[in-house]
Amino acid sequence: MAHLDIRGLVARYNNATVLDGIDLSIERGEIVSLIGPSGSGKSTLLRVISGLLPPRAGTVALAGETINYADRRSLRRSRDKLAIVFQQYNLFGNMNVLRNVMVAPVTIQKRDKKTVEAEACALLAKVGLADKLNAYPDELSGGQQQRVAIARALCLKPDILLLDEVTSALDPERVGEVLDTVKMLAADNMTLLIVSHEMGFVREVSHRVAFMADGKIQEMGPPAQIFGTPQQPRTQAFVSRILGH
Ligand SMILES: Nc1ncnc2c1ncn2[C@@H]1O[C@H](COP(=O)(O)OP(=O)(O)OP(=O)(O)O)[C@@H](O)[C@H]1O
Repeated sequence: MAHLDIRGLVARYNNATVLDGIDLSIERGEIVSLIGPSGSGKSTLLRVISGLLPPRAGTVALAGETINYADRRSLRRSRDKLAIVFQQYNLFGNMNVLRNVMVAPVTIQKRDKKTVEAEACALLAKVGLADKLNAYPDELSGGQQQRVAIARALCLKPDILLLDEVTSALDPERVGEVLDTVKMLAADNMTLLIVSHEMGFVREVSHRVAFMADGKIQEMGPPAQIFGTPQQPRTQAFVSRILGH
């Protein structure tokens, strides 16, 4: 059974169709990246999966269970299993790093505070921030803030992590440290759905890459296919433009 199974997903903003029938199946522990031109619907797909934008048609099933986007209660249960990290880290400026990571598991998931604290400390150590537990977001670099955001998402114990251009707001010299963190998650067998403009990273970390254009997956395959021997003319044009050949 696929870990995440998307069938015929349609989404609209106002009257514009932004996702036009997406079919995508992701296995447990698989890493799938979405690439494609600006406006092709990549971020929207992550937003719909995570329940931030209701689908107009189609289904998303998580471990065989169809997510009911119309029912807030059941959506919240599903959302606990699907954490999303955005380009903008959205940390709480009035809380230190440790509190930022702990707040949702304690207040929303109602988990035991001491247990969550131990997990939060372990996660922050894992992303290289053991010495920043008491720092406030504005005392951290962009890369450090993004790593806090990733630790915060992981502390929710998601089954699947959705990463939406997590390096786009970072200075070039900070990109590597966040990508290293993501590679660590990959090594831990986390199921990941990634939107990224870092093609070197996508190529290195992904099991499969989906090329999106006009709200559709135009081509999907292993990185060697998408970047090396793309089958569709549109994929070819996109890849040769971004790789500069
Ligand atoms: N909140 C919104 N309201 C209306 N239209 C939106 C909204 N967000 C996105 N769109 C439109 O939906 C389309 C898809 O946007 P989306 O952000 O999913 O693209 P993307 O592939 O992630 O692009 P990029 O690579 O530039 O981030 C675009 O045409 C965009 O203008």
